[in-house]
Amino acid sequence: VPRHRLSDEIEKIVQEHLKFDLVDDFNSNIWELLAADGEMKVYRRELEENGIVLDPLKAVHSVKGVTGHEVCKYFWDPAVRMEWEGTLDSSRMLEALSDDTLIFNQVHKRVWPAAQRDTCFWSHIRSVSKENKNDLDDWIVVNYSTTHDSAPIKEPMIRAWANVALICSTIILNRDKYADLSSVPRENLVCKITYVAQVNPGGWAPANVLRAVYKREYPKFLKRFTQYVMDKTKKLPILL
Ligand SMILES: CCCCCc1ccc(-c2ccc(S(=O)(=O)CCO)cc2)cc1/C=C\c1ccccn1
Repeated sequence: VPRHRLSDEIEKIVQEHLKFDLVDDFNSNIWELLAADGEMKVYRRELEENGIVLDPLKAVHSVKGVTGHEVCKYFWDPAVRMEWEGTLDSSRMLEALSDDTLIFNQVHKRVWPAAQRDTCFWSHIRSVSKENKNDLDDWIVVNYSTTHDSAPIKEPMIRAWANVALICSTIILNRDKYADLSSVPRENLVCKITYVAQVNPGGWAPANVLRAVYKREYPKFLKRFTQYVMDKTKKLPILL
């Protein structure tokens, strides 16, 4: 795997996500259910630092008819970002550090009365093999804020910081019916999605405004993005 200036940081952050995100800590009462819609459940923890809302967010979802590779690929692919993202004014891919690591600069739609935010983050995609060799690999995308010469912080824009992971497992129903996995019909696929996001809005924003944005936008984003992947893949051969 080609190494680059961010390889060490990426390895550290990705391993942290793989170690902590899939722990089923929902029965402890640290998570508060923010929204539920069918298989999708969105939780938050209330966390503030110097009066700034940092509420960690964790969501789980189960989507029929797609693979984890497909979900992660569409989440990572710069070419389709504006097709499913509804909260951005713009998204620019600044640099490709390798074939699995890109750097983005994104401008978020302004949320009155807060100042407009932008983000600059590396986005890394990889497969993670499972203990049971019969299982399909998991797939993960991590979006983690970084700096870049082509994304200077320019007032009045405020730089927000994000640490986000999308982790997907693929389950094949009636697995023993198929010798060749690429012939599995889509109705026998279930993708288990875990999405975690920790955002620092980067400067003061009214706590009630931020919490209202989180409550409204995260469930909408997860519903819209997963529907987008189902629509894009329904007529395509499955990507394992
Ligand atoms: C006052 C409003 C400040 C906005 C703060 C904010 C900044 C960034 C981000 C954010 C959201 C999703 C990602 S991602 O999943 O990696 C996809 C990348 O295209 C990265 C960052 C969120 C939010 C705040 C809320 C919010 C929640 C879901 C959608 C939009 N805004």
